[in-house]
Amino acid sequence: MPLPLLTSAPGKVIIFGEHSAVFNEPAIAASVASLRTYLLVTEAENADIVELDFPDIGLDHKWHVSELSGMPDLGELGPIDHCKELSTDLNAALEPLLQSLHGSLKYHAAYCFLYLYVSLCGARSGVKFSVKSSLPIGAGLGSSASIAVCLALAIGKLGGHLSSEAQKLTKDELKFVDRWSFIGEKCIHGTPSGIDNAVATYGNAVLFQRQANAETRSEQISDFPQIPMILTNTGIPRSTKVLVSGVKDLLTRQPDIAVPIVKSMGIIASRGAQILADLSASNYTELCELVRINHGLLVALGVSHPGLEVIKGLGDSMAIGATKLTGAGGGGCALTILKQDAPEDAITKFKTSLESAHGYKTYVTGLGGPGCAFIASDQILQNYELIESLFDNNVAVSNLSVLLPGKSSLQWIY
Ligand SMILES: Nc1ncnc2c1ncn2[C@@H]1O[C@H](COP(=O)(O)OP(=O)(O)O)[C@@H](O)[C@H]1O
Ligand SMILES: C[C@@](O)(CCOP(=O)(O)O)CC(=O)O
Ligand SMILES: [Mg+2]
Repeated sequence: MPLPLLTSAPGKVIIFGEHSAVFNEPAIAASVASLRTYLLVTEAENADIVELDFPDIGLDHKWHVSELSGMPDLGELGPIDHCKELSTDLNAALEPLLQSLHGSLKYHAAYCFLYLYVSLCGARSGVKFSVKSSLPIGAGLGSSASIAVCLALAIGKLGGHLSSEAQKLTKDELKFVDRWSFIGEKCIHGTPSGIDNAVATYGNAVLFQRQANAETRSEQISDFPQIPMILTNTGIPRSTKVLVSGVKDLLTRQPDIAVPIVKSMGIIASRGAQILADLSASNYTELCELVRINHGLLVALGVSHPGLEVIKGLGDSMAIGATKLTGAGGGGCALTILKQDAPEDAITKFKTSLESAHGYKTYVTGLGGPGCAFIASDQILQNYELIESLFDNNVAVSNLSVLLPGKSSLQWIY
């Protein structure tokens, strides 16, 4: 695959079923139209190194080709094997390369990268990977999955596993990206359900269910309605890995109580999917009710946070709509589905009071839109100055809107 190469993948909003999705219950998520991660792959200055430039998390690291050689032979292992369980041999071989990367954000991003790179590209060197994202990190909007998808698509192409000339990503290629990004998510947070990387790969909206055999089933929800909603980011940091393992521990300690909660969340997602397929004024109230119940169950699982309850409390007291946390919780984001008759001035008051009194950030964003996408080298070279300038650390992420697949004049392939 000739360089440079640019890949991109969206973030997501889970409407129903976070956490329960990990335990094979159905869940619904949609891609976030305007919040995406972009990965630019270029020739490195030195042919003997592989370089990561991930400024959002302060990671700028180079490995020498000699460090990447001598990796275990993964011979017979296919993606499904890695999906079931990460290779202990590969993990052990990567550990010394990760040793100097302290802090979980850097460590997990680099681990995800190295696992995919060694598995799919061998000891190739002389490549630099630069990331720029408009997604908040660790906020429940799937930044981990979007970076894993960008990496799986780029590394799959560099390793010759995906066609370099295609004018469209085929079904099999999307499946490849879905599987390998799931493996990347596993490096970042242990036991992902796969819903985030499925949405970041396929885009639009999906009804997702993980199967007992580590396979996943995701059904595209066509004509996903544009539900009027406000996303609020508390900015309270948290880690999906820690929250997911906390829920697992609760299920072990209190199975008789927690298993029915998780099952109820699955029922909510199934009912939610029926409503969303045929949303009307008459079932909109039920949709809001499902949002309210889903949040209550997430509280019972211990994954809310006082900072998220502020959003819920304000939304409820203003009777503006129904609020639930979205993503892993513990901080991060909440979504508020607005009542159909919510007055414009009340919506403005809701947003400004969350922003000014609590320092939260609110987003009004469309849902749906393209999943993973790439731009081939000839197109990039024709627009190189523009693209390279956007990856400059001093350039605000708002400028990334000129790159948006589907909106940009650049020829994204997806
Ligand atoms: N722009 C980025 N640059 C580098 N790493 C990123 C980026 N976005 C996400 N990550 C990786 O994803 C992790 C955050 O994932 P997670 O805790 O699942 O939160 P979320 O997916 O809700 O944003 C970070 O620790 C980091 O390793
Ligand atoms: C909690 C969970 O359901 C969603 C996590 O999403 P996020 O990483 O917080 O964006 C975990 C998963 O499904 O993999
Ligand atoms: Mg995540």
